[in-house]
Amino acid sequence: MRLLTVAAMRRVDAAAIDGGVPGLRLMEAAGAAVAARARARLPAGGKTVVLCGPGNNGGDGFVAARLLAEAGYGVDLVLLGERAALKGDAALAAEAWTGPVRQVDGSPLPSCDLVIDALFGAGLSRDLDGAARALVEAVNAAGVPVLAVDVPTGIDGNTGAVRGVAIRAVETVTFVAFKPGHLLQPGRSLCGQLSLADIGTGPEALAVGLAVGPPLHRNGPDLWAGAFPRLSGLSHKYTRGHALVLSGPATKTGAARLAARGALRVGAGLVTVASPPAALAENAAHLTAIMLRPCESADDLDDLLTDERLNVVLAGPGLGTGEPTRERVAVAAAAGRGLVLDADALTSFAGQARLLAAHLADGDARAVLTPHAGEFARLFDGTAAAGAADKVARTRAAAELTGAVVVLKGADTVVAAPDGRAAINDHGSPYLGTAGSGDVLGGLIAGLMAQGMDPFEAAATGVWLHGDAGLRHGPGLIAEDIPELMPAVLRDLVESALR
Ligand SMILES: NC(=O)C1=CN([C@@H]2O[C@H](COP(=O)(O)OP(=O)(O)OC[C@H]3O[C@@H](n4cnc5c(N)ncnc54)[C@H](O)[C@@H]3O)[C@@H](O)[C@H]2O)[C@@H](O)CC1
Ligand SMILES: Nc1ncnc2c1ncn2[C@@H]1O[C@H](COP(=O)(O)OP(=O)(O)O)[C@@H](O)[C@H]1O
Ligand SMILES: [K+]
Repeated sequence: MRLLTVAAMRRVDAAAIDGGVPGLRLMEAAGAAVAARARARLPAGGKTVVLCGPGNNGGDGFVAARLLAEAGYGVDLVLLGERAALKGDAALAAEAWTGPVRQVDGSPLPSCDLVIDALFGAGLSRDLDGAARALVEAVNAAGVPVLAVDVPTGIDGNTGAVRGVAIRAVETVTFVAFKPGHLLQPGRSLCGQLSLADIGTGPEALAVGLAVGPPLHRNGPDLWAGAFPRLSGLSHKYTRGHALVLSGPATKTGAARLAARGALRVGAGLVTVASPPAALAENAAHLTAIMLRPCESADDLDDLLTDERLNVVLAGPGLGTGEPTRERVAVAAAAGRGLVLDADALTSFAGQARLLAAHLADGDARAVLTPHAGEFARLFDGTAAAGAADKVARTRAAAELTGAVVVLKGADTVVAAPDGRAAINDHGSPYLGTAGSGDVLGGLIAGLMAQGMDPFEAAATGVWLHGDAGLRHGPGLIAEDIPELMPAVLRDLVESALR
């Protein structure tokens, strides 16, 4: 699903209005969508307090208030700012509201079953202070469920950042498309359930918005189902790819095995662990379907990679940091295979992102980097990627700098390609925050690349499958569970989105 930035959304609204749809009709549709979601949450004859701000977000609130009152609900309307100062469509929407308008005066919020937050939406331009801040704090303290209009007041629609203070909503109704701030943290957590409403802007106006900037998606099967590997009667293990996973030294081998298991379970035809000789016995004690080859040095890796069937290399988990790891990364990159770099392979290039980029360019490697926030900060220290304003911009800058697909992990994992394509993932669970979970993710991505997916699609798919496993298992999840959940995750995917 495509996302729209706040600026792109303004272009959609403007294009719809230019195309002959009156702005007030858009506002009426927005207010009606809010009223419909409010009715789904209110008890019969229940009471709502509608908080209206000084702009068009407030206008949506006036429309919703009128429709709910007409439908027999109790409605208290509280306005932040002067009624006489309302302009344009918001002033027209306020005229159509015939009930009383309370001013914000510091008195307690009237008691109610639901608060509708129509204070600020896309027009939020600075941190909340003064009366607005106090009102938001009072709403959060009241403990009444909040339905937010467009975006919870105080959340930046582009970045998901809290501007001073923000409403905590149980549901957020937005219009036409989700914005990045609905999916990026902490915005995602403060939005509650996300609802999307069509307000009649039409396909031509939407196309105007979608043409603004490089594509940004909500990660999901619609983004990559077309590229997902499919088997035919003629498939065999060598058509399903062969992933090579580099193991760390003795006592540090578990991470590579987790990754290897992820690659095999997601469908790679063969997976081999390349192990230092001193760790072969340890690896062999735990591996069955996964093969094992000795590999002590970068030269050994070079020799292994003379086998052209090894089409993807995964390096980093448990590998150790320093020159030996940098050398192996250089060899793997020069071999021009698919490459997934995680953990120690990234930390070994701390502050040397340009050196890593040069290695990747050397072999024209189809590479994916999978840093968590700490690894990202170390690797991109001193570059524009470290200083960029939000997580999408940071990930895009890192991808552009390295020429690799970058997966910046976390509760709101962002995947970006060097050409600017990006996806935000909100399909996951905090139970994924467990030791070794990221190693499995690297393996899933490597296994998908082994089967022929391009790095961006493989990365987005791997992140989604990993998230799906987290959602399915919930409490008690450990990293070993994630590969074992793949059969159920993949079966449901094949039977639904891939049908
Ligand atoms: N035609 C359109 O553009 C449509 C807009 N819609 C609604 O309009 C909203 C955007 O409306 P606006 O652009 O008027 O913006 P908002 O209503 O979000 O807020 C703008 C007003 O708030 C003030 N403001 C911004 N940050 C502030 C702060 N921190 N403290 C105090 N005041 C602050 C601004 O100076 C301005 O007066 C959307 O979120 C959506 O709810 C919908 O009605 C659909 C159609
Ligand atoms: N709150 C969360 N919601 C969703 N996913 C999460 C959350 N916390 C962590 N994760 C995911 O768990 C994985 C942890 O990876 P990582 O930090 O590399 O751990 P490790 O190095 O132990 O494998 C990442 O894919 C990350 O996106
Ligand atoms: K709002």
